[in-house]
Amino acid sequence: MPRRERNKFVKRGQIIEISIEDYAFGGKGIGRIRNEHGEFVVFVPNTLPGQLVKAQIKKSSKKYAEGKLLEILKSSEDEIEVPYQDIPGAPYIQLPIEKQHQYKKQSTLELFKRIGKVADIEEKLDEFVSSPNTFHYRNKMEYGFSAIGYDRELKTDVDEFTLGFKRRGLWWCGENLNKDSGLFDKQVEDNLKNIREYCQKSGLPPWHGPKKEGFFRYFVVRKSYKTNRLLFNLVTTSNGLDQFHLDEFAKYLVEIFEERVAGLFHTINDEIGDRTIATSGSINLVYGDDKIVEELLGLNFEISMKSFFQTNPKCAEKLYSKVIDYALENKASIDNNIVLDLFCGTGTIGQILASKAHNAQIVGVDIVASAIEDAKENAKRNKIDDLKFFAADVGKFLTEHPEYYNKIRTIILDPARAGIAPKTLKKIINLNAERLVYVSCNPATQARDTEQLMLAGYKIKKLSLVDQFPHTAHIETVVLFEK
Ligand SMILES: C[S@@+](CC[C@H](N)C(=O)[O-])C[C@H]1O[C@@H](n2cnc3c(N)ncnc32)[C@H](O)[C@@H]1O
Repeated sequence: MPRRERNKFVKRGQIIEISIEDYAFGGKGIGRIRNEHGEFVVFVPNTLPGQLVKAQIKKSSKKYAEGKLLEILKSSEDEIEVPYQDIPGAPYIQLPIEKQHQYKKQSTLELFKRIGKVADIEEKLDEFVSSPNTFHYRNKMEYGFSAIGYDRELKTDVDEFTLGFKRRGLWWCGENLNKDSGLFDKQVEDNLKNIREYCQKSGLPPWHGPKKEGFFRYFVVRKSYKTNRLLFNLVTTSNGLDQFHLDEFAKYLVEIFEERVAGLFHTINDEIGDRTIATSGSINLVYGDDKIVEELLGLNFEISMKSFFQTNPKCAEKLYSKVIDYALENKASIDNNIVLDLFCGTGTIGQILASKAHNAQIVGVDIVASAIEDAKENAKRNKIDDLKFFAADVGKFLTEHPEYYNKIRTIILDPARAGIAPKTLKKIINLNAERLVYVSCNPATQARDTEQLMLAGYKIKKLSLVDQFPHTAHIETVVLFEK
């Protein structure tokens, strides 16, 4: 066997200090090691150009290495102070939003050039859409309880009752959220420490990650921007439940949030996996209503604790408007035609499109049966007919419905982060539609699918980037492909 050449720059496990010089797609900072052997690239996720960081090498190849961020030793000159508690979910909150946009735009277009092989992608850019709310834009948060905390000064884990988020890179450590993180609801987050103290006083233990035992596990909150109401879910194990008074806890929430409390659920999760929902557990309504209502572009959507809904609803309106604009740009291909809404989730896009194009017939397909149930209910409530929904895998659905081949002019695609499976993409290509409106929450997989679509004769007519998640590395894209 040939011996692997020794890396002349870094070793796996090595801790290095490195200056970040550039920004790559997905929030990876690029640092460079220069020595007598030449220059070597190290990617460090969640870092920024201008920072000096301490990182531990996790992977290394001949061409580059990837390190895990351990500590920011020096901030970038671009960073500013913000009045929020820093959390792992908002690594770029100290970077002015315009600068965040610049990095996201450059790195996403670069991806289409490199992976999608679209050399003239800059010329296709229609719009970079900003989020209407830069701060406090999320409608859902999941806070975790932990029996192990982290002391930032001593830089070590400590026994502590915590409620907040995991310490970055330390799965067994929680960190208290003591005030507003700037992402979700200020009143909820400013009161999280009171909720933690209430739970701690019960004497019941929080979840201990390594031992996989404890009582309190998660506290989940959903918010409606239309009504400003809150839906809560307390997730615990059953071990000690007879000593905790859920009704009293509901009263305590009403004391704090008054009429904003829509309802409280209680979930029992005795499974050891790190999830809020248990496959074999139960979820019961303890107080109030089991749903909140959200409005998007004039339509109402009921949101239950389990259903998927866009996390930044105000920006989702902008995203969906873009999708509808692209779909309606050639109205002749919609009118009196069937439009496929593939990976439709709760059918939001299809319903909005149907409300604007009355003589189109929309067919939505999603693999999650409960999302399809919600889609049907929402369509009924919004009095939108001419919609059909199927709970199925898109690939299987297309095999079982040959009647759609050569009959569809417009397809809307909004797959999950993994993109479209190659076999399913082939079936979609075989439908022979004139136009595809492809929405993606992961442009890396969309750029990969772009190459296949271009080989099949599609061209990018235009694309927009939508900043659905300020202060993170995420970006959504809407691409209009035409044959
Ligand atoms: C980004 S979400 C779509 C959201 C939807 N357009 C909306 O706005 O509500 C992606 C969806 O793809 C669905 N999905 C993932 N794999 C699938 C498959 N193989 N077949 C059908 N649907 C799938 C997921 O259940 C999820 O609802």
